[in-house]
Order: sequence, then C-alpha cells, then structure tokens
Amino acid sequence: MEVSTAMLTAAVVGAALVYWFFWVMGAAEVKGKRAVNLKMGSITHDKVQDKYKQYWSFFRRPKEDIAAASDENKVPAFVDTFYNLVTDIYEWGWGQSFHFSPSVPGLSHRDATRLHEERVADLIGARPGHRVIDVGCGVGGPMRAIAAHSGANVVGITINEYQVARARAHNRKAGLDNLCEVVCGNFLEMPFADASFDGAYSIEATCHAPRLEDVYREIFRVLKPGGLYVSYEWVTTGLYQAGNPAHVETIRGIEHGDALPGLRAQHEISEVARSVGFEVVEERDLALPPAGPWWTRLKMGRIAYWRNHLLVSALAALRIAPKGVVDVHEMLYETARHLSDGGDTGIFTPMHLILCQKPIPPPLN
Ligand SMILES: C=C(CC[C@@H](C)[C@H]1CC[C@H]2C3=CC[C@H]4[C@H](C)[C@@H](O)CC[C@]4(C)[C@H]3CC[C@]12C)C(C)C
Ligand SMILES: C[S@@+](CC[C@H](N)C(=O)[O-])C[C@H]1O[C@@H](n2cnc3c(N)ncnc32)[C@H](O)[C@@H]1O
Repeated sequence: MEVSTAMLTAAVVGAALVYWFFWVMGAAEVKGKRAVNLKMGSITHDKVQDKYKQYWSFFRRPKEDIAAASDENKVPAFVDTFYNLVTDIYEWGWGQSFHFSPSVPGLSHRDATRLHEERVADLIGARPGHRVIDVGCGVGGPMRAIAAHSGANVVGITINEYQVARARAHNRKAGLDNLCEVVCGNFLEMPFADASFDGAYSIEATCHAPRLEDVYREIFRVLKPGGLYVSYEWVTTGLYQAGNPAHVETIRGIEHGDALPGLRAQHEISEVARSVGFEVVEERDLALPPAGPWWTRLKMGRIAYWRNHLLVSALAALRIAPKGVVDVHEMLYETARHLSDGGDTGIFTPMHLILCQKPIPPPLN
C-alpha cells in the first residue's frame, strides 16, 4: 500500500472513530441528548467550576448546619444550582425520568421506569378531565408517561428554569403539550390556588425539602377535598444504624451528591403526612422483595461510566464542555457508588410509597 493511501485510510478510520465516540457513544442512554450538547443549565461556561465548588462546600457541611434556621431558605437556591449542574448529565446518562424503579425481569430500564410511573397515575385515579400536580417534575419524563397513560392534565413544578425549558420542549416534541404544562417555582410556596387540583404526586423530589411538613402542607392546601396524593420518598430504612460508621458514610455520601438537606427515617413519613391533615391510605417500601433491585442499573454501568468520564474529559479539554463538567461527573460517579451501597446493605430506599387522601369535611348542619 502506498504511503498516501495508508495515511488516507488512517485519517478516515480516525474520523469514523471520533464520530462514533462523540456522537454515537455520546448519546449514552437516550438518543436526543448527546455529550457534545452538555450544557450546565443556565450557568455560563466560565462560572461552572465556581458554582460547583459553592454547591459542594454547602452540602458537605454537617447536616445540622444545613438545617440551621438561617440556612433553610438557602436550600432551594443550592438545589437549583445542583440541577443546573446535573440536568444535562442526567438526561444524557439516564434519560428523561430522574428516578429509580424496581428492575423487572424481561423488561428494559425504559419499560420498568414507565411501569413505576403509571402506578402513580393508577393509585391517584387520574383520568381525563382531572387536573393533577407533579411536585418536582424534572424534565417531565414521568409527567408525559402519566398524561399519556391516564388522559389527565398534568401541571409540573420545578425550581429550575433550565428544566422548565427542557420539559416544555420535550412535551411539544411528544405531542403532549395539550395535556402537560410546566411552571417554574418553589414547591414550598406554590403559585396555585387552594383546592385547585384533583390529584397530586411527587417522585423522588420532596427529599430536597429542608422540612417535609412544609411541602406536604402545600400539597394538602392545593388538593381538593377527597383528592389523593402519592409520593415515592427517599428514606433510611430500619436497617440503618446511626452508630455504624460505614452506614453513616453511605448516607452522608448520598446526601452530599444529591443535594439533600438530610435524609429522613422511613417511619417519619406517615407521621408528617398525618401532622398536616392527610389520612394515610397505604404505605410500603416498593424496593422490598419480590421487587427486583433498583440499584443494579447503577452497577451495570461501570464501563459506561468509564467511557463517559473519557468523553467529558475530552470535551472539557477541547473547550466544547465547561471545565467543571469533569468535577460534576466525578461527584456523580461517587454518588452512584454510595447509592448502590445503600441498596446492597438495604439501609436506604428511594421508593418508600405513601398514598394519602385529603379528608372531605363533614357537611355543616
Ligand atoms: C432522585 C434523584 C436523582 C436519582 C438518579 C436519577 C440520579 C442519582 C445518581 C445519578 C447518576 C450517577 C452516575 C452518573 C454517571 C457517572 C454518568 O456517567 C451518567 C449519569 C449517571 C448514571 C447519573 C444519572 C442520574 C442518577 C442515577 C436525587 C437527586 C434526589
Ligand atoms: C430527582 S428530580 C425528580 C424529577 C421528576 N420527579 C422525575 O422523577 O423525573 C427532583 C426534582 O425536584 C425539584 N425540586 C427540588 N426542590 C424543589 C423546590 N424547592 N421547589 C420546586 N422543585 C424542586 C428539582 O428541580 C427536580 O426537578
């Protein structure tokens, strides 16, 4: 082979490899969000690393400090920063639904996710003509599944402006913008009238509230009497021992890498629900057998993590992605380790289900 032919072949093969690495492999989980499109929400390129450092130093403090009265109002702002930093990486590496689900033999992750979401619609009896609120809606994966499955109108609320834009774009693309609406706001002070929703749900979102009672009280307020509310809560289980250093490290790791002001214990959830006026209809941990482990999806991704690390490092070096993206990606890698330790030991569950009803007041005589 002539030298020029060999060089040309090498160039073509090289170009094909780069294309495959960045554009084909770059779309790790769902086609549509590619590594080359990783932005960091509404943070400008030059501010990403600083914002990441601010986030990290806030959430790494002892949880008593985070919960201190003076800081409670700051939590939603840091949660907003967190979602600016992670939203694109989540979409790229996980999909449009930012939650876990029990693995189901024979079902893909996508189908198991959809099943976990449709369960919510069925539990609250969502149906055409109903107006349902999605508290902490992310980029709207669950909202679209629930609207499509039930025919109900769904209004999502998220603290993060970037997620609002992503969710609206996905709703339009899926042809569901007639049923799905997204609002930017704080779920601790929702911009909705009293008794304006027929049903409500939250999927792995209320764990971001410094005090669970504040968000549950708001949900109670906007629900119509008789309306049902279901939530998948992140909690420590009865197996967690506060005196066991390995347990403490796992739970602290989950809190730091997921913008959580402090995980609650499983038994606290129904106490809080009742304290704001709800009747508890059902409560159980969906992670318990016979459910398949929710954390295997995290473990199976080792090679994908390594590939993703190489990709984000290359993109940051080429200045296509902001420099801080590598730090954020490393933080998520560590978080995935703590989450799967939480699953292996059984000290943590992200799917403690609580189904509540707002009582109908007795008629006045
Ligand atoms: C409910 C919450 C988020 C839950 C999950 C959707 C996310 C928790 C940890 C995330 C991830 C960890 C590792 C990432 C990996 C290093 C990267 O290459 C690709 C994306 C990850 C898999 C990422 C995806 C989303 C999570 C599983 C919290 C915040 C309350
Ligand atoms: C892990 S994501 C889950 C998103 C969605 N439920 C899903 O399963 O795809 C948590 C969501 O809660 C939202 N959130 C956290 N704190 C909030 C607050 N104070 N007000 C409104 N939304 C909040 C985040 O912006 C994010 O959309």
